[in-house]
Amino acid sequence: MTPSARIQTAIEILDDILSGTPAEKALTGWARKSRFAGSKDRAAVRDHVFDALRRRASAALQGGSDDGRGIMLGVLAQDEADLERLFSGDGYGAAPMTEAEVAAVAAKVAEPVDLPDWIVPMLRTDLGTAFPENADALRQRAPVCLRVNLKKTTRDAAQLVLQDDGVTTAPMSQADTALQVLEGPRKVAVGQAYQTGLVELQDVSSQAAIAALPWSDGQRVLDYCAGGGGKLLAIAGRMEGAFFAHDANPDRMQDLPARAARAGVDVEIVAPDSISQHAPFDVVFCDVPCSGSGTWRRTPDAKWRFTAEMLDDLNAVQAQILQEASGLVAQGGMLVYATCSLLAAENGDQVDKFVQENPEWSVVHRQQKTLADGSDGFFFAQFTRV
Ligand SMILES: C[S@@+](CC[C@H](N)C(=O)[O-])C[C@H]1O[C@@H](n2cnc3c(N)ncnc32)[C@H](O)[C@@H]1O
Repeated sequence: MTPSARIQTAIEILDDILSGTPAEKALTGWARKSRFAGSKDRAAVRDHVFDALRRRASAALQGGSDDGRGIMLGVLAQDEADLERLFSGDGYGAAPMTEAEVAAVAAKVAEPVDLPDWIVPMLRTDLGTAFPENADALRQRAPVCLRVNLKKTTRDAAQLVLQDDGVTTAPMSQADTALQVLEGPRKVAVGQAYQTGLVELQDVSSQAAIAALPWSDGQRVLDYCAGGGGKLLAIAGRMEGAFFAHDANPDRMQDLPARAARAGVDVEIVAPDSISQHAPFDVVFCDVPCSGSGTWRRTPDAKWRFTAEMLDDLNAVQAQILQEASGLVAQGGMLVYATCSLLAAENGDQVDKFVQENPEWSVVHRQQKTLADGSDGFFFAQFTRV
């Protein structure tokens, strides 16, 4: 595909997303029916679409319209790309710019914050002076981070295997398990290091949270909102114990057995209706459903879909999970509440409400990481029963 044809394809996919199709589905749908597109084409189109979604509002202003073409034009103008070459009209390429479009991209627009309007005041209050840096970071691409599985290898040894796989990495200071991929991100999933469970994809903020908690061999650990099991496997990399996975939607755990096998970890999957028979647990970890606002640079379409009503609904579920999960913790055990959110409503406010309503529990430690820390946003609170 020519660079211009990739742009035209990204425009059409953006229009599909703007009409309500989730981004991943729109991209997969296009890739399926476009066998002529090679892996480099697919990667380039994906990058164009995600860059445009991250900066959707400001790009629409710069491009002079809020459809796929306007947004794509705007984001390329922001990046000072060669617009005449990319909008050449050759073959399957994007049509040449109209006079109105030329005028729009030439106009100076104030760079707005690329966040839904309703959430800006809330985030400004919650993040304080860190707001501008976070808002800006959410407009940028995210680094690819790996977690080294300490059960199987060391960080140095994993780096060598990754190098043989064609993946260059650098250690990250925030967690002793973390590597940032510098070159070859698309080779990770097919490489030896990943396939043999030496590394997993995981942001450094989750790794740092798990590293900051006190783990002891022999504990029975329940991941109450296990999903794909990312947190549980990170915990298992740090201790020997018995590991249990639970999720209200068991389908969300379908990748977990294969991931656990790769990592060399035994995980017992517990059906929602039999969880109390397995209690009590020494640790109950609740990686609750949340806005995902700390990870919006990775899932930028979620940012634009998120509403105040969704936040209210999530807050109710989060409080309910914390309440239910606390009843599964053994006397003297540890309860952990975690989100990948930047919003106090999902983080500190939930924690404060829980200890107010349950005075037998107290907070041992809480930590909020934001994108200003060089990671995704992540919050956790560790509770103990007094
Ligand atoms: C943030 S995701 C978990 C991600 C996972 N821990 C990981 O690291 O890969 C939240 C999970 O909570 C689950 N969930 C939603 N409501 C729940 C509830 N009431 N009880 C337990 N799990 C719930 C969702 O199905 C989803 O898989």
